[in-house]
Amino acid sequence: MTELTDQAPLTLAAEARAALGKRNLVLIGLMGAGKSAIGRMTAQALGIPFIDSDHEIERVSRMSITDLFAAYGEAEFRALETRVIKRLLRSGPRVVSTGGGAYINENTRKHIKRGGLSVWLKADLDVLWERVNKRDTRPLLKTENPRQTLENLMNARYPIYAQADLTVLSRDVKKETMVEEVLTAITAAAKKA
Ligand SMILES: Nc1ncnc2c1ncn2[C@@H]1O[C@H](COP(=O)(O)OP(=O)(O)OP(=O)(O)O)[C@@H](O)[C@H]1O
Ligand SMILES: O=C(O)C1=C[C@@H](O)[C@@H](O)[C@H](O)C1
Ligand SMILES: [Mg+2]
Repeated sequence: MTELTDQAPLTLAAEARAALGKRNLVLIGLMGAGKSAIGRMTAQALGIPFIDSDHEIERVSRMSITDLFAAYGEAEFRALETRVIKRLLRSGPRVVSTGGGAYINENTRKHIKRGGLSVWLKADLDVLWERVNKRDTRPLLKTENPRQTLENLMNARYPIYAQADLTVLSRDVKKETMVEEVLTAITAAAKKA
């Protein structure tokens, strides 16, 4: 059991689980925001399955995201991503962490709006850059100036991510703190509704 479920947040997790009902919790945001890491831990706290759309795409295609982009291009990748996410959202509850561009695609966004409660993990450029510059697995950042590319993506995408049902600030705090904030956002939204 994780520290999270051993201690006080148990009540919080139970409350968030009740508020979620059969809906899927869909994490959106830029590369490095923590969708996969925080998504997995949130699912564990809620006691529901976790799935990461990037991993699911790699599983069904038997290719890495990098190879998919190289072989078929971004448009084909997005079409596959839409199909995979639509299927993942057909039943719930689950925590679904999406790829950074998923919510930007109009079709995928429609499925997410219909099939889930979306949470935008919003981070600033320094936090994202610190996390993504350590790995070379993001095809969109294979540019001359990847930090600038990341900033351009932020500028283009943040107004769209802002359509999410909930927003949680992703920053350099313990991952457990991030999970608690996601759970709190879910329960707070349920109280407001
Ligand atoms: N709150 C946090 N504190 C420290 N490190 C974190 C935190 N959240 C995530 N990380 C780390 O940052 C890195 C990027 O996180 P993660 O892979 O979850 O991002 P992502 O949003 O899924 O990105 P992508 O869209 O590229 O899949 C990972 O190494 C993860 O462990
Ligand atoms: O931000 C994006 O557009 C992407 C993010 C990753 O999660 C992958 O889905 C892929 O590298 C594209
Ligand atoms: Mg991820």
